This record gives sequence, C-alpha cells and structure tokens, in this order.
Amino acid sequence: MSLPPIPKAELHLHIEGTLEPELAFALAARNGVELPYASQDELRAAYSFADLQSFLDLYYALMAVLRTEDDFADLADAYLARAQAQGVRHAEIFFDSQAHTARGVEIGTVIEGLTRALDAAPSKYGISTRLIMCFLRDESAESALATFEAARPHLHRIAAVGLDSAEVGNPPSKFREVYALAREAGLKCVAHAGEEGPPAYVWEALDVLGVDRIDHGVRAMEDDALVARLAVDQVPLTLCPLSNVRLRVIDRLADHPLRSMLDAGLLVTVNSDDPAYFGGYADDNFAAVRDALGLDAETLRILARNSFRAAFLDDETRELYLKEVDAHGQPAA
Ligand SMILES: Nc1ncnc2[nH]cnc12
Ligand SMILES: [Zn+2]
Repeated sequence: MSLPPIPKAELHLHIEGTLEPELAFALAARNGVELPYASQDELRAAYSFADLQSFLDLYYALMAVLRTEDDFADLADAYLARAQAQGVRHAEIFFDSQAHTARGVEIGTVIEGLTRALDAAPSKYGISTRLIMCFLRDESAESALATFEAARPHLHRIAAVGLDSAEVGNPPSKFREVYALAREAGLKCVAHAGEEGPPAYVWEALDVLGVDRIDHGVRAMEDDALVARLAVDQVPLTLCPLSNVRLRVIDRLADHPLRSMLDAGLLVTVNSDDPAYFGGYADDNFAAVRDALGLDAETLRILARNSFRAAFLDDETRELYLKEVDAHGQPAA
C-alpha cells in the first residue's frame, strides 16, 4: 500500500489560480458570461506561456466568471478538496482584490465568499487556513492604498498582505506606504520578489517593506550577500517549482535551484502558485522535485517541516503539525 502524501502547509497559492476549466465553464453558465473558448479542451490548449505576463493575461481574463459570494465560496471549496487529497493541513491563500473590484465585484463579496469556505475547512477537510490580500504591483501605489482602506472593515478576516502580478518595472519600494499601514494594523507581510525581477527587488522587499516571507525568490541565488542575509535571518522563501518551469523562469525542473538553496541554509518551502494552470497541486510539486532533483525522503521531510516553520501559526499548533510530519511513514506507536 502506498503512503498517503506527507502533511504539509501550502503558503503560496493564488485562489484565482485554482480555477479549473470545468468550474470556469460551470460559473460562466451560471452567470451568463460568455467565454472566448468553445470548450474546456480549447481553454486548456491555451495554457502555454512564454513568460509571467502571458500567463497573467489569461489568468485575469478568466476571472470574469467570478461574480457572486457563492462563486468565491465554490472556488475556495474546490481548492480545499483538492488540497486535502494532497496532504495539505494548513493553507495560506492569496486573493487579488483589485482584479475583482475593477470588474465591479465588491471587496466584501470576495472576502465573505472566500471566508465561508475557509471557515468550513477545519471540520470539512481538516485544513486550517489564513487569507492574504495581495496588491497588484502593476497598479498604482494609490490604488493599493485605496484597496487597503476598502478592506479595513474586513481586516479581522485577513492575516497578511502580499504583492503580486507583473514584477519587472514594479519594485517593492513603490508600496512602502501601504505596507507600513498594514504592519501598523497588525498584519503580517509577504511579497513576490525575485521571480522574474532582480535580486535588488528581494533586498527592497526585506529592507523597505519589512516582509516576513519572500514569495519565489529564486533569483536571490544570483547575489551571494543576499543569500547570506536570507540564511542568517532564516527568511522563508515560498518556491513554486512547476510554476517556474511553466512561466520559463527556468528551462527544466532539473535546473531548479531548490537543492542549492537548501545547501545554502535557506528556509525554502514547496508550493503550487496557480495549480489549475501549471500542471499540479502541492504534493504534485513535491513529487516533481523529488523526481527531477532526486530528493530523498529525509529532504522531503525537511521541506514539509519548513512549510510549518514558515507558516503564520501559533507555536502550539505549529508543534502539533510538526509532530504529524515526524510521525509520517513511521510505524504506529
Ligand atoms: N506567479 C505569479 N507571479 C506574480 N503574480 C501572480 N499572480 C498569480 N500568479 C502569479
Ligand atoms: Zn505567486
């Protein structure tokens, strides 16, 4: 009998990136939205990306089907069901508020819909969750500030802020002010940096925004002083291996720097980013790096432990999850 997937936390997951073609077509029919694809297969055939921007174009276009609280609840519920099957015990979930408010969907609709599914997740799927509101970095700093103010009545639902979308030309320092407000409000802070952008963006995320984690950060490996800083401070990096191949950050999975990052003493985790688009959920990413990089069971256990070490959990819950990882694959006591 094969072992169930190792228990893990997923820390880099865009809920809009879990929209599978089947659900996209179902929501399109429910909401009377016309999709520019004749079938699910035709839509899937469009999932071939030259870079981050070519993915983002499709990712934002498909969001047109998400309109009501029920839509967001159904989207999150479908993700949680898949995550459970992949051994995910805790999920910290991004959402792109501005991508919805720009289409006339209110922020409260998004947050209430998502939290309905998230609130049910512990009893329904045995998964604890956090919500992370991302600012779109290719929108203005003023738009991020307005988004944060619009979210104020909902901040009890939000654990952290993040920064995503088109990286190059949109450095973290552009968002200094809104991150200061978020921290003042008691939120944790993360930011995508060093995916397509240079190591300088990772430095800015650390020193200007004061982030608690870096999302991606693969390009940090180009800067030895930055690697030393990340190692000394044990700043978690949320890697997304299958995403990096699909968005051509690297050519082949075998070229992924994950192993050198571990060897450099970095606190790296493995995540799925936008699994509906990139060919795999959390455990699929674990299996892919295991096979491509020849990782042994102990290294996979370190990655699973790292995911809980890097999560926004209280110490007691973190310890419980770490015990689950250690017990995985051991004979019952
Ligand atoms: N991989 C990614 N990088 C930046 N923004 C994103 N939004 C959704 N997926 C993203
Ligand atoms: Zn991402």
